[in-house]
Amino acid sequence: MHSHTLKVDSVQLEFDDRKILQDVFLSCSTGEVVGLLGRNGCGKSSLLRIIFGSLNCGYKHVSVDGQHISKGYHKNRIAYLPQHNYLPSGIKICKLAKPFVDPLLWSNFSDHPAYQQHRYKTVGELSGGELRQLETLMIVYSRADFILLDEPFTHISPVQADTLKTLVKTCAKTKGIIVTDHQYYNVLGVSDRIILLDNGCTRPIKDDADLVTYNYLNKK
Ligand SMILES: Nc1ncnc2c1ncn2[C@@H]1O[C@H](COP(=O)(O)OP(=O)(O)OP(=O)(O)O)[C@@H](O)[C@H]1O
Repeated sequence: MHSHTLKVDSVQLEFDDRKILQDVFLSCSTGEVVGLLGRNGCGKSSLLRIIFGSLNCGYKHVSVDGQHISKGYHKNRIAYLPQHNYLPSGIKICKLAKPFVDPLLWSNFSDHPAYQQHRYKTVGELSGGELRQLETLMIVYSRADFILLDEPFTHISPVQADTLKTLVKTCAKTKGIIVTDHQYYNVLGVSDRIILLDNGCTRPIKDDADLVTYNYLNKK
């Protein structure tokens, strides 16, 4: 197995002269799950989209193994689960899954109960949680070396969230994963390291007390 390191720094993002991201340093290596937390509107989705390459910004430096990359999605280096549903309606799940899933991981993916149960349905025939679960599975089992997950736990029940955490941990043996979600306990439960996005800056977090200091959690 090859080990890789993704590094992101010097990100400058403004919307309408409002600075959103300005002092970002984020890294993720194969074998690691990095949790990204932050209050509503702090720029988490924007940062993931910048890393993936689907959002342009004033400046960014994104590299894999020291080599600058401008579009993370090129050559399947990075896969991204967007915050909102991305699969087109009207096409059966079994048809949609093929181009996403790494052929080497197909048997793991296709054995998953969610795929077994829903493969002959279209997006419109699935509940919000069933769709979210399948969308997440397709990204996690993709060819990419790095996986960015934007709110994978939203809409899914606690038991299925636990199953997803186990899957993410297993997948992180061969990939690097960055995950963000407002279900912060699930992010804490699956991550090896936590980074908080606060006022456009990334801050490494050691424990819950840090999350209180930066006003992400209320003091108990
Ligand atoms: N296209 C846009 N034009 C103007 N402002 C935008 C645009 N996209 C995002 N923003 C603003 O940028 C900020 C960061 O948005 P982003 O979606 O990255 O936040 P977030 O941390 O993911 O939020 P949430 O946790 O609520 O999903 C927000 O204040 C948002 O209003």
